[in-house]
Order: sequence, then structure tokens, then C-alpha cells
Amino acid sequence: MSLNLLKEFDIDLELLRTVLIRLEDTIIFCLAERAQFMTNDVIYQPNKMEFKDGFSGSFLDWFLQEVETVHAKVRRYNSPDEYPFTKNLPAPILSDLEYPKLLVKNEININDEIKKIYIEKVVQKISEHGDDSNYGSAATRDIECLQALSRRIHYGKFVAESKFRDPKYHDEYVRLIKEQNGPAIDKLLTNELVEKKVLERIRKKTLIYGQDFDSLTFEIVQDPNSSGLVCTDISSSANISESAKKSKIDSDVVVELYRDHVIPLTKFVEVHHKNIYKMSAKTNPSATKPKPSRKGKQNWRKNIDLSEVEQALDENRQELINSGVLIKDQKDDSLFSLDVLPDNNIKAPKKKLYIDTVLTSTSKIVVPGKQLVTKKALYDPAKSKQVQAMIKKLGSNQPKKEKRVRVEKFDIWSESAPTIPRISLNPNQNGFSDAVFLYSKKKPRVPQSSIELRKLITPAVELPDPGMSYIPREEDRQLIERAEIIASEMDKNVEDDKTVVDSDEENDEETDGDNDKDLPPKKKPTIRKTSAQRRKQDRLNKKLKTIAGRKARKLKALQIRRINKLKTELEQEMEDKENARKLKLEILQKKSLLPKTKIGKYRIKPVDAVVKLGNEVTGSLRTLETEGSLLAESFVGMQRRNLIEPRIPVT
Ligand SMILES: C=C(O[C@@H]1C=C(C(=O)O)C=C[C@H]1O)C(=O)O
Repeated sequence: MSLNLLKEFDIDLELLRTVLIRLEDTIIFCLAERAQFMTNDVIYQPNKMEFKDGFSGSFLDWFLQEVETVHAKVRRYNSPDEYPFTKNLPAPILSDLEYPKLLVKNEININDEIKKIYIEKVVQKISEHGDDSNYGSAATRDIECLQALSRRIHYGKFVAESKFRDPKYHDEYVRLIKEQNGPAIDKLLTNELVEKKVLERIRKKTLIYGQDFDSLTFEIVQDPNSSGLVCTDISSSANISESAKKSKIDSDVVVELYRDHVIPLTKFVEVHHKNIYKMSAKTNPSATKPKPSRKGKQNWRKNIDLSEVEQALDENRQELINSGVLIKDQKDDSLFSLDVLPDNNIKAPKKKLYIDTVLTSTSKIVVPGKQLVTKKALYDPAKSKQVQAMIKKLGSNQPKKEKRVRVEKFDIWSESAPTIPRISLNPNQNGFSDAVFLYSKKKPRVPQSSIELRKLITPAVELPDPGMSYIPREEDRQLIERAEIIASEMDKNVEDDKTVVDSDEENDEETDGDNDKDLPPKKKPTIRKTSAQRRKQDRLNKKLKTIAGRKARKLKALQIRRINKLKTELEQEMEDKENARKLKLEILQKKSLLPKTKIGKYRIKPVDAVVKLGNEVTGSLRTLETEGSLLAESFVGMQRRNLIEPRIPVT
């Protein structure tokens, strides 16, 4: 039976259940009708067909949109029990019908979920897989099935409203709604006995409606309670396997559809419909307890102020429109998510940071023992183009390159320093890096501490020579005088060396300057000439060549002579330097063996021999006192041996 919702009626639960039972038949017959056709999956897939009106979606969606547009225009969806699958339908072209306010206003619509389940789970089970091109017929049956399922499931709103008003459970509902306890509301709404009956009835109906009636035998008799006829003693002559094969639709599929989808979705709608009261329970407790109506149930609302309920419903409606589910019903992980994944768009900066370039060391100075700077990193004039051009120009009279010698690693603390062959530091001959190599491998001169020296040549306590306090021995004094002469010579030599080295450096600068002048001039850009100009130029060039040739030969001979002369001078100079260096080393060697003349700023003043002359000795020799003081002499001796620093006594 179907309710006329335009009329006020008592929203009685049993009445509502009869509507649901009636809808069972509709659904079973619609499914049986759809089962005539193959699945024709292409009608559910978007963009498989080209629509001339530019629609982009599936064939079924297009069909639904067109059908529901017409239904919307004739205000089908103003009815509280009708819900469209298509969004943004046009407004009715007829004036609105006035429906009694049975339900609080709400927008709960789960048709998307219903369509998804129908296409993916129901059609695939009631129809044979394949494509029979009956796209229009199949889609028409689909729309009938979808609309019947949608009505049945959304009837849950009426069932919920009816149960909420039941005085026996009203307070319990209000308490659970205040607590927003969805599961408890679901439990209170559930009636397992009714659900069991529904499934049994579905099974029977599907088996009977679906089977072949010709094989049935039954009595048709007058209904004693009405003028109608009824069937009795129904039996089937077909055997079981035959009847199952001929059934229009598989009863298991329909029972499964109700058990797993229709009943759960109906209760989902009931719970959500109940929840939309939650705001009223919270904000206006009095509004939740309906006052007993003086004129029976029909007028019970007239005594209650529902403005707060309306406002709460509007807020909930907005939540349901936005997300289809009330926010309080959603779990935290569906509302919030942690972004723990790395963001791949952030690319490491490719460009080297300026600070890194500033901080990287570009020094070419090699720390001895550290990783040598590679040859490439160092400028090597022997390899530069200009030098190569100059060498070519001056012919092959260049001094032969000395063989590059590598020395092995050695222990710098070993007693004997390895003999390192002398290698010229001229970058043209051995390569600047070789020179660096040698210097970095040369045994660093370990300064001998003066204490060690003293151990070598002076006893810890210098005993005064016999007669020292009076007159030193002749040979001793001569030795001291000679040492002083050598020391003064050495100082003089050091001065000379300084001047010699300076003059050498000046010479080097001069020759370098000369070299720069000899470098070949930079190329000038060539300008294209006419043939006459070229011929004239050739003639000129020939002339110049002969002149230049003569000049060049002269210049070359001069330079070659000059080279030889330079070479002998250079060798002589190198030899002198070598000798001077050897002499200097010898002197330094000898000097290093002598105790330091002084430490600190002050020299030890030479002490006159402490001796009494003949005319100073008076009186008896018995009363003669010793001259000088052993302590003082030892003190001066320690200063002389650089054990203590000579100081000027502060008086
Ligand atoms: C519809 C009702 O509420 C629930 C839903 C049912 C259904 O969808 O068939 C059946 C019983 C209840 O669990 C009802 O009580 O009749």
C-alpha cells in the first residue's frame, strides 16, 4: 500500500511497515524485469558514448538526468518520500504542493551509495554477463529499480520519526541524542524479529514471482471475507532443478541484497534522521519532550515552539549537504590526516651556495706532508703557449732539461738525513710542482737546542783553568781571539750575502722583463683584401721576408751568441752561489757547534783577569787574601754557557 502524504495521518509504525512490504513486490518485479537483459556494462562506464548535447558521463547517468529532469519539473521531489539521483535539477514548473510537516526538514540523500551498490553488486548477479545492445531497455529497468530501492531505504526517515515519538522510547532517544551516541541509537531502532520476517518474506516472494506459473497447480476459491477470489493448495508439478532453472531471478541474490544493503542502509537513514534532533536536545530540552496534545495526536505540535529546532536542523542540514554525514558521526581519521610523507617537490638547491665557494680553500701553498696540489691546479709556465712559441722561435739551443728526480719518503727524525740531489728551481726545467715536491719532501732543519750543544762541548760545571784567576794560558787566549775574528767575519759575510742575493733578484727581474718583450704579439683580426691588394701585399711580404730574413738571421746569431754568453755567466754565477752556499753552510755548521755567544739582550762583559800586580801586593804574603770570588766566576761561567740569561744588576 502507498501512503498519501498530502493528507495528515498518524505516523504509525505498523502502517509504515505495510508500505515497506508493498515496496518489496515492486523491487522484486523491477529486478526480474532487469534480469531479462545482459549486463551491458558499457552503459555504466563514463565517456564510452558521444552525446551530441556535450554530456560527459555514462549512458545511465544521461538517462537518469533526462528522466529526473522531467520528474523534477512536475515536482516529484517535493514529496518527502522521493529523492533524486541527479544533482542540480530544475525547479518545478508547477506551484509547490503543501505536504503536512511529518518530518523535520532534512537533506539526507544516500542515492550515490545506492547506485554504486546496485551497479557493482546487484546487476552483475541478476543478469547474464555480456552485451546485447539493449542499452535503452536495460537503462529503463535500472532506473525503475533504483527509484524503488531509493524510496524503500529513505522511508527509514518516517520509521525513525515514528519510533522517536513513541512515548515508551522517547526519553531514551532524547538521552542518546544528547550523548550523540550513534551506536546506541542504532541498537534502539533495530528490531531483529521484523528483519528476520522481512528476509523470509523476500525469499518466498522471489521464489513464487520468479518461477514459471504454467507448472503451478492451485485451487481458485471465493474469499469468504470479501467479494474477491483467492488461491489455495498451490503446488508445482515441475521438478526442483527445472523450476530453479526457469526462475526469472535468483532468490539468493534478492535476499542477500536486502540482508547486506537494503536493511543496513534503511537503518543508516533512520539513525541520521534521529541525529538531526541532537541540536534541539542540546539547546532546548523542553522542545524535545512533546507536550500532550489537547486534541489528540494530530495537533500535538501546535503547543511547541520549534524555532530552535529549525535553527539546529539548518546547521545539521548544512553539514549533511557539505559532507553527506554529520561531522560528529565521522571518525577522527576521516576528518584529520597527518602529512608524514616527504614533499618531493622540494628539490635540493642545485646551485652551489655562495658561502661554500667562499669557504673552499684555493690556496696553492702545499703544507709539507699534506696531499700535494695536483699539477693541473698549479700554473706551469713551461707548458704555456707563449713560452712554447718563444722556445720555437729561438731555436733548439735551449739548455737541456735536467732529469726530474723523485726522492723516496723518509723519516724526518732519523739521524742521517738522505742526500737530496740539488735541482734547479727554474720552472722551465723541472716544473714548478717538482720544486714544490722537493721542498715539501726536504728534511726540515731541526734546530739543535743550545742545551744539547752545551752537553756536546762544555762540561756542566766549568772548572777554572789552573791559574785562571790570574793569567789565562796563551793558547787559550789566542783561541778566544780567533773565535772573535771568525764571528766578526761571519757577520760581515752574512751582510755581503744579503747584498748579493738582492742584486741577483734584481737581475732576475730584468731578464723576466726582457722575456715579456720577446713574447709574440697578439693576433690582429684579418680584413678581406682584393686580388690586387693581395698581389701587392705578396710582393711586399717577399721583400720584407728577404730583409726580415737577413735581420732575423743576424738577430738569431746575436741571440745565440748571447745565449752562450748568458749560459756561461749563469753557470759561473750558479757555481759561485753554490760555493758561497757551501761556505755559508760550513760556517753555520761550525758556528752551530760553538756555544751561543749570548742569550737575552745583554752581552757578558769580558772580565779582566783578577790578579794583583806586584806593587799592589803589600804586607806579608800570609795576610794576602784570595782575589775574586769563585761564586761570581761560576755565575759568569753559567751565563757564558747560556745556562742563565745575563742581566744588568739593578742597583
Ligand atoms: C524498518 C524498521 O526498522 C529497522 C529496519 C528494518 C528494515 O529495513 O526492514 C526492519 C526492522 C528494523 O531493524 C522497522 O522496525 O520496521
